[in-house]
Amino acid sequence: MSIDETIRARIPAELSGMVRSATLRGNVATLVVDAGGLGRSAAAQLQRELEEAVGALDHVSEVRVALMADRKERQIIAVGSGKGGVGKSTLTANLAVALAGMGHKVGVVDADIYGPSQATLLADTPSKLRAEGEKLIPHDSDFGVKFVSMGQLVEAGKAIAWRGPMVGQALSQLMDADWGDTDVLLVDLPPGTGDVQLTMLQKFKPSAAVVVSTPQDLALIDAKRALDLFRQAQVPIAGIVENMAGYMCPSCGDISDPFGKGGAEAAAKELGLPFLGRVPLAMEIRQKSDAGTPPAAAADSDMGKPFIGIAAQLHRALEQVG
Ligand SMILES: Nc1ncnc2c1ncn2[C@@H]1O[C@H](COP(=O)(O)OP(=O)(O)OP(=O)(O)O)[C@@H](O)[C@H]1O
Repeated sequence: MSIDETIRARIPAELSGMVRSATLRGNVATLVVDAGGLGRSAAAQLQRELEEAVGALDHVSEVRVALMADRKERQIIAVGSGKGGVGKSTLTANLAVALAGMGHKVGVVDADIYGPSQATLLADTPSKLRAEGEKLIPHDSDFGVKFVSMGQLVEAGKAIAWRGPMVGQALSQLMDADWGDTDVLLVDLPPGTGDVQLTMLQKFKPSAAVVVSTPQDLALIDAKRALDLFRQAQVPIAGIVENMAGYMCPSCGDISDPFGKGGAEAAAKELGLPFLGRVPLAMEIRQKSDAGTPPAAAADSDMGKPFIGIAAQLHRALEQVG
């Protein structure tokens, strides 16, 4: 019997499931124990029992018990927009990469059933999701971000025929995948306020929502509808992002505003919501996104900075809601 097994053999059977590791260095036994869900006095009692049991071994003069407290609950951030094509998926991928750079363990759920794009944005080679037991295993991207996608569950072109309950089931499978120690899960929602959004709100209440809009009035009207849905479901709005603002002509350097400017910031002010920042309309963002190299992965690049600024604000908002 190894020394670790000898220690384990001393631990009462009903407690042994909580002991993650047991080691002996010299005469000091160290136990790492999962005390998640235990109150303070139950945890103290557990510690005493373990110290007593293991301390009774001949060659042990000291027992150190490290109680791991509850793991912080995973925070779900819904990224939504009122209409399609405003850059929600681009923002989600870049926020994920930027938050990972800030030390978060980040996962992305691509719930955009009608246009899954995270696999392209995060440079994954297309393949189906693997399952272990009941759980899907998320793919690892090169950017320290795990992800799953509706596109990996359904053959391209068939998703459009899905009915509400199937959509809800698929979303649940993705949300319940084996996320391990992921602490932030960003959900790239389809545009609008359909079945996916409703399932999301009913079954997996997000800790916060981010709404993306382009600056023009029409997009903002739709964005307000998306905001309304989150508000009705009492999901705190972390803020609004304005995407595709300020186009810099690559040849002459002139800045123009094809979709207007400042509309999302004004709307945020009018609605009393935080404005998280503005991302310019830039060819480089489109090219890098298509190539699976999210601009946020190059933290000091001009195109990475806006995303990193927004992620920093989101990080602060998470600390408040979490
Ligand atoms: N700031 C930007 N500058 C240039 N191109 C951008 C920018 N943001 C997004 N795009 C491009 O616009 C297109 C739509 O972006 P994206 O897929 O992120 O939008 P979406 O809101 O998720 O769309 P969908 O409704 O189809 O899911 C993509 O080709 C993307 O590369």
